[in-house]
Amino acid sequence: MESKPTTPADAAQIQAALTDPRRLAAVRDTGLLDTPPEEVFDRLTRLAAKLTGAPVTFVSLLDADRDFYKSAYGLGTTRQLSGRTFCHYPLVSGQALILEDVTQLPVFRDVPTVKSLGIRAYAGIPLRTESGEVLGSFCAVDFKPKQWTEQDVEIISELAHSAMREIRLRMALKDASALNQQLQAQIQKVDALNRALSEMATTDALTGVANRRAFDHSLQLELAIVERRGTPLSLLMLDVDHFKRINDTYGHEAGDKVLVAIAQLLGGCARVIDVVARVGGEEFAVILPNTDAGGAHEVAERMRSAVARSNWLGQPTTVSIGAATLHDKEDAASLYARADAALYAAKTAGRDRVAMA
Ligand SMILES: Nc1nc2c(ncn2[C@@H]2O[C@H](COP(=O)(O)OP(=O)(O)OP(=O)(O)O)[C@@H](O)[C@H]2O)c(=O)[nH]1
Repeated sequence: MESKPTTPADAAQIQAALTDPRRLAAVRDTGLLDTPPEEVFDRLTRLAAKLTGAPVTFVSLLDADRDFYKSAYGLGTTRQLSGRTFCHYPLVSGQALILEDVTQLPVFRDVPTVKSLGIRAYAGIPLRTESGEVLGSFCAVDFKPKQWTEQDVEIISELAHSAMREIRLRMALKDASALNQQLQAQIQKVDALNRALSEMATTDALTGVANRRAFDHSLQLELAIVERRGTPLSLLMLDVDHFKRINDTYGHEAGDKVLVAIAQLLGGCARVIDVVARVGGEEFAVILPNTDAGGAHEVAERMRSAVARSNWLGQPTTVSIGAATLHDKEDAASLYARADAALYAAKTAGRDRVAMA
């Protein structure tokens, strides 16, 4: 059988189709241009040759200025051709092109591969995407005239269909992996946002230590541990002395810097399991798990003297500290109130000192 296009495409039509940006994008999207031969395509061209008796069969992808052969059976090492080829005609018509003897047809006898490769018979089925773009064709050629049977054409069409299904599968996998990457990136962003949010919810923005909310939560947690294990627990309340004066003399910003420095100092004096929190404007609290009154006094004294030795403003800053150790069956509010009362006592006793509840 033979299909002779009544008016085969001219050079301008072919050039326009070859360089059509949507089509070219689809060809490049396959990810197959310039990739090495693969068995899955080679099996199809081998089968086409075997079943039709054609000595050469290939899967061509039409780039703007060359035909790239993803698979070529019987063509030696040729992987691409430039210049006019038979595959350009089904590209424009979108139809199968079946030629029994190209030398008998005026338009086709001038195609360069007639001379360069000696092609006499050609059967090409366009490889078309679902959206209608022709990527190339599945072809069989012979070096002598050949009467393609209906079955030959059916076989080539079926194999073209299989090649196209493989190409579609590749594109879907590529899309899926791109989507997956996007999804992973989004998940990472959401995770980072969540981490930032949870940090914001529990951290004091100025000093970076725990905020009031995190302090309350930690204190409840420590009380639950005490109840189970019977370990001691102490709490320090700490207030910067004459902080209003610091603000008034050096400015609010300098006051802020002092708060940050004190928070750092307290952190340096505490163990990893201790919780340093800013619970008010210039008020800090420190939860001391597994610490009795003696230990609490020792830590409080260490913190007090560390601050007193500081010289952030060209003069020492001091803090007053109240310490309370948990009584049997005592709740968080009571412990807090006793530590706060001790702090008040330290203030009234002259500041820069530790008072025990
Ligand atoms: N710079 C700064 N100042 C704050 C902040 N929060 C509260 N303050 C100030 O801290 C001061 C606390 O003053 P007071 O409660 O009168 O106590 P004080 O001056 O520290 O005196 P004593 O506690 O009695 O030693 C006020 O002037 C508040 O404006 C803050 O985040 N940054």
